[in-house]
Amino acid sequence: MEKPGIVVTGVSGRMGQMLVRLIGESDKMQLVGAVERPGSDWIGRDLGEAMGGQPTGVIVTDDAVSVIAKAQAVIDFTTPAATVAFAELAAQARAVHVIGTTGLRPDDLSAISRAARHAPIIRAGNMSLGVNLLLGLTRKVAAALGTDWDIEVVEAHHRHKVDAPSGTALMLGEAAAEGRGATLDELRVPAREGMTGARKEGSIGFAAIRGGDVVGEHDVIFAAPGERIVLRHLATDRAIFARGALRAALWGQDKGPGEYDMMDVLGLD
Ligand SMILES: NC(=O)C1=CN([C@@H]2O[C@H](COP(=O)(O)OP(=O)(O)OC[C@H]3O[C@@H](n4cnc5c(N)ncnc54)[C@H](O)[C@@H]3O)[C@@H](O)[C@H]2O)C=CC1
Ligand SMILES: O=C(O)C1=N[C@H](C(=O)O)C[C@H](O)C1
Repeated sequence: MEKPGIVVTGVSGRMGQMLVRLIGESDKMQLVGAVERPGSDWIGRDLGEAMGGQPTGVIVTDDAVSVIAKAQAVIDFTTPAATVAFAELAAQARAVHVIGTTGLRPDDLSAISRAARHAPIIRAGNMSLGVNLLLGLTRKVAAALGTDWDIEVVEAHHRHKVDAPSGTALMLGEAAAEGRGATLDELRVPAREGMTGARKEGSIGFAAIRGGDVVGEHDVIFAAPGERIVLRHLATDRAIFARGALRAALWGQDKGPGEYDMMDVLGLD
């Protein structure tokens, strides 16, 4: 069987370049397209050369329609608006769409759900094995503890990150809320500043730190009078996210239309 052809969107980005490197090292898939935003100075250049290496024969394009039409999977770590557009194109091509983009709003998620009626979409705010294991642990610990244990999610990322709280922090918050038999919308408190008043029992709070080149750090803190439990994940290499995304692209090849996440891909619950 021919190796699935992969299109990477946002190829000049931090995740895009990491994905291209790992696809180049894989014997299970081939890169068939490299997409960047209109106006990027990578457009029209050989991808390998743009990345500072040898030519690959793949030319970076902003014509997503033509390259996605020939692909078996699209791996997409870009922006919410771009991801919504790529979801439609991947659905038209019946290609697997792996979405790592975070900061998606409810309207974006509805558009993605519509696209998933036609092809498989695998979306996760964090594609690493470690964080997806941590989701299960968070749900279990939250279920075991009463509401006298306060739950706070603290995350740290590099100075370029544009959304907060991170997609991972929101997933961890959702897992904690689920453990408490509620939704995050029901328990989440807005970012704190000024005279916030005392903490509301059972609520889930978030705090975000931005600086330097931090790849991604997440703590779920369970705090009670006299003791604290901290569940922590530290990412030190973006390859963990890229490896998860490539695994998802292969996993999705024999799946029907629908929405999936990394727990499905990894067989976790
Ligand atoms: N789910 C996960 O495991 C992870 C998710 N992310 C998320 O992935 C996204 C990207 O992260 P980074 O790579 O760090 O950002 P980045 O800013 O380095 O890369 C994004 C790339 O997308 C490109 N882009 C924007 N609009 C486009 C369009 N219309 N067509 C084609 N390309 C377009 C940009 O030019 C840029 O090169 C963020 O939302 C981030 O939170 C990042 C790491 C892991
Ligand atoms: O923007 C990033 O870099 C990351 N984004 C994801 C998130 O929002 O959680 C995943 C990871 O933490 C890196």
